[in-house]
Amino acid sequence: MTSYLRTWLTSPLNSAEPVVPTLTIVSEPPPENGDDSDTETVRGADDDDAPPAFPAINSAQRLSSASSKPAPLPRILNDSELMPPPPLPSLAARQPGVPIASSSLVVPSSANMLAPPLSTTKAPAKKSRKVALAPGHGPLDWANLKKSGKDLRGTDQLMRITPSILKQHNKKDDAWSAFNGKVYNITHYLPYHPGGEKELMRVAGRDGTRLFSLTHAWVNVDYMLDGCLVGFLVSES
Ligand code: HEM
Repeated sequence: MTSYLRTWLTSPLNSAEPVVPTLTIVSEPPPENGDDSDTETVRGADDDDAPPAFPAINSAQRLSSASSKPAPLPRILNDSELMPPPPLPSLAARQPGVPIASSSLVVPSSANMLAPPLSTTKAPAKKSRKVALAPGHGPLDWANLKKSGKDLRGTDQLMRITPSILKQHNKKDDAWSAFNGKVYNITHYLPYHPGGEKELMRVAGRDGTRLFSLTHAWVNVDYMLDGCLVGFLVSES
């Protein structure tokens, strides 16, 4: 329409003889099959605001719903067809104030109902048997002494040591002990032992493997006493 008016205004005929354009409103023909009835169309003056039919006229959805019958109502079952009720729980037979003999319901009389369940109570902490070490005898001091290069073995070479030889080294100033088949000179370690000198002296001159693992199997004796190794424990023969 705009281009038509522009052409008319600029045409040479315009100045000579005015031509009055005629505007014909052609109403749109109704849809043939109704297929596009849900699409937006420009309608004439007689158009109303009625929404398009949904489901669309002649649509498969409308046709199928028209042909199908309404769903049958559910049938009410008679007594013989019903599922039997569940058995009565034993609690239902309980009389107020009358104790039940059933063992499953017996609560131990000693149980304190306000106490936390046994599964959540902590095991009592074991009392530590560590001793107060003299100043300058902590674990770091022992590590420094090992690094210092000081002779902690007291022997020139590694030896084969029988139990009888081991037994001779049972003094505080000359203490050897065997752990896992290795014999260590524990003399210098005595004042550094967190469990105390007295405890450690229990294994002086003998095999201490069992006592050691009973007390602190997690302690790495090979690392702690690596500078004190004197030999290996062998049998007497
Ligand atoms: C020469 C080998 C041994 C080494 C290197 C050694 C080392 C240690 C270490 C590092 C601890 C501290 C553990 C911790 O902080 O949890 C400790 C504690 C202790 N050790 Fe030894 N130990 C030795 C041998 C023994 C032996 C043979 C006994 C027993 C006769 C013993 C008895 C104890 C005790 C009672 C404690 C205190 C445990 C506690 O915390 O209650 N140790 N020892």
